[in-house]
Amino acid sequence: MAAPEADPQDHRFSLQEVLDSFKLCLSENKEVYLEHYVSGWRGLVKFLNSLGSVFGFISKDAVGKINILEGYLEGDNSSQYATIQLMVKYELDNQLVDLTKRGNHPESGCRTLLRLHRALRWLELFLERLRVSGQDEKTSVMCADAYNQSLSQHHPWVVRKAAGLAFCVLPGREAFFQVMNVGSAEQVVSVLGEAVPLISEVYQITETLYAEQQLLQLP
Ligand SMILES: CCCCCCCCCCCCC/C=C/[C@@H](O)[C@H](COP(=O)(O)O)NC(=O)CCCCCCCCCCCCCCC
Repeated sequence: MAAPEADPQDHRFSLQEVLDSFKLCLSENKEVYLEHYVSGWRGLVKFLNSLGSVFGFISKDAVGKINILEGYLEGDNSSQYATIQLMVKYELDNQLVDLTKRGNHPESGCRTLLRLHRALRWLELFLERLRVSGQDEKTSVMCADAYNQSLSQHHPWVVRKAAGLAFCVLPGREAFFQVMNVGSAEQVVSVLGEAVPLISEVYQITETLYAEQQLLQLP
């Protein structure tokens, strides 16, 4: 009997899949599971990849960071990386984080996650803008506005410039909604209505934890 063919949809982004990962992120006592956080990001990168090679430099950076965190999740101390809370405690207790300048631990879980965490704020702002947007609004403008209000302040000029150029070639709102792969525009808006508060909660919990531990400026 012939082997069943691989489902071509497997490689397609689905906003629902990302939503499911972020749903699984929070434990009962509001700890953030690293495994699901990372798989949420993997899903988002799929989306980015489906937009074309112009976004390759962004995708490459995100994948590099995802791989670092996955390395910890699969490494010898994986139980210390089950949640972001455990990771922060473990790395700080064992002096595994460069706190003021880059040194022996340039790829600590804490600094790596901080980069994705800052990008999550961009995502929250962008998805909310998309959710309330009208038919004729430009994704490039929504994306740039969200970026300028958040992530851009952590980037040097050259990265801001490259990001700005990439935003210009984003597909229009309708095509963008189609790539999200959840159905009609109404369905997209409804899934976004569920996704944004979840992403926002995960962001806030991480932000509070990092602020308490004074980790928000890790080099
Ligand atoms: C849909 C359009 C996607 C636009 C993405 C907007 C974010 C723009 C980020 C530009 C980052 C450029 C690459 C370089 C970054 C690094 O310099 C910088 C600092 O790292 P370092 O301290 O190790 O040096 N890295 C970062 O800030 C991390 C950036 C991670 C960006 C991940 C973006 C994933 C986007 C996923 C899009 C999903 C859209 C969802 C719609 C349903």
